[in-house]
Amino acid sequence: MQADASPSGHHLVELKGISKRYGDLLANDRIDLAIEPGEIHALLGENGAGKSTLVKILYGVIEPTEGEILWEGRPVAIGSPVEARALGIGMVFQHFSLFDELTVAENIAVALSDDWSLATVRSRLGDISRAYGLALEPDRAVWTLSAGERQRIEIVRCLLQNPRLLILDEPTSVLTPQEAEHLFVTLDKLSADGCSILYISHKLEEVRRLCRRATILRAGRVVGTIDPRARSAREIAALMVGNEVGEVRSGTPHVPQGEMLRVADLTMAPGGLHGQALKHINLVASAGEIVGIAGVAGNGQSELFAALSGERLADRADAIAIAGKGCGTVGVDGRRRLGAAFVPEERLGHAAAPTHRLSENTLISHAAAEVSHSGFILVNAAKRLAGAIVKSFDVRTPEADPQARKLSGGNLQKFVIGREIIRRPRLLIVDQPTWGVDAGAARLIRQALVDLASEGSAVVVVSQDLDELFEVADRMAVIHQGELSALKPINEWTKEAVGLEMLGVSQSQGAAHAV
Ligand SMILES: Nc1ncnc2c1ncn2[C@@H]1O[C@H](COP(=O)(O)OP(=O)(O)OP(=O)(O)O)[C@@H](O)[C@H]1O
Repeated sequence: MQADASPSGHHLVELKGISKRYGDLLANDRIDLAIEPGEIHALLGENGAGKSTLVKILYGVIEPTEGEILWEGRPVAIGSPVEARALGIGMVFQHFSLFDELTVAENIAVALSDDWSLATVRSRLGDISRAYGLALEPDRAVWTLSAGERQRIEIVRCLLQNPRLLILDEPTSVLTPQEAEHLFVTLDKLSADGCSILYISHKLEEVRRLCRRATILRAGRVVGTIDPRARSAREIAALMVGNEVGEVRSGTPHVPQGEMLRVADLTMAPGGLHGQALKHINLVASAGEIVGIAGVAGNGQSELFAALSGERLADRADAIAIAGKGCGTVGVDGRRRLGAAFVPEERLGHAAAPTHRLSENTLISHAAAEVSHSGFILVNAAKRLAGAIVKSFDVRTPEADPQARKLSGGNLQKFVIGREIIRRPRLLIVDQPTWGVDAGAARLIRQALVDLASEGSAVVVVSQDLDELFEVADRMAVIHQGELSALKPINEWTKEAVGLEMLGVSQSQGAAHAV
């Protein structure tokens, strides 16, 4: 990665008039964008603005309908990721593609061409790790690593191919604040060495920390290229959505009423080979309050969600009670009948069936009265329900009643959350409610959670986003290695105290305190 001061006077890459059409929808509409050598350039825009479409075009995953890409002034056709990498473009996706059972070095070697021996990978990995502060042990199995370490593997894998442009899609969404800061230092160093970075993020503060130029997309078009440091986060948000993003109103103060969820000494063996066991979990959520569960990913959140929703059953009925009824040994449908609703972390495949239309996707949780009768699906009722969800939760769709896979990530998230909230469940359990959604949509979702609790439901929010929990939760606990800390009113927590619990430096471990 040479500091290449564009000797020819050309931009490193220039997109000219790039459009991508899906039926009637222009996902990218005549986009012009230039990236200079060594620049960290942000790509901003609300959900569905066209960011993923644009970077997939640049990385050769999808073909533009129109437009031209110039690489150092020369027109190029990027027909596949292999061709993108040959030019010098690397991409770190949001979802990692690593083999859990293989070591760090093996994972890198399998992704590279046959010319790379394991020995070469190990020695180059050492060089790159040292040069960019990306500490990695080549012989560690991937399943033992944190999300931050996994991301480092993906970055190192790109760097081994000497990229001139690195594309990162929301890289900090899986990182702790400390890991994120570490990543920023690495990116600054890469940029100083002449590698350009195209950085997609919904977090304006980090964009202002890293970038001097940001291109903002709205509805497929460029609405401006700005210096994010010269504008306030509020101004940038306004450019993205066309109006200002407000604060979440707290509404009526939440007054906990009857107990809706009680978890009593829940212990569960790990689900898979590398899962996390749950250890003596005690938890109570009452009607009219939001209980937050904080923690770094991989500390038992998915296992807790699976146990609460009934995807995995406890060995005692009284380990979990919903509305006073022991249901630890009852499955998801039985718990739904008790008035509970669940939103899992993984939207496509788990919370929504990708190739089914939104109306069909309402059946996943609304199978009962509203949309089916004597085993028949009431097609029009399902369509009306999908339409109501789309309207109330501002879901932007490319066409009427599209397949779920055609929605942008954030819009699908709004649909899935809306589908559950619109049922007015007595108990809602949601895992990572605003993962990947833009500031406007995050506000809408948080507001809906707060309003649901104000109307008397119990809400449990599992989230890695501490700011989110401090904004919406009435009480909060931290999960670490399958154990839950004390559940305390939110105003008795500080960020430092949460950070210590996340690291397992507990001041108030345990079962006895958790209720
Ligand atoms: N395969 C597809 N068929 C039809 N429409 C699609 C398809 N893929 C994306 N779209 C539409 O293109 C538009 C842009 O989507 P894109 O995924 O690029 O947005 P984004 O800015 O990355 O959003 P997010 O922040 O939610 O990930 C959206 O309206 C989306 O519904």
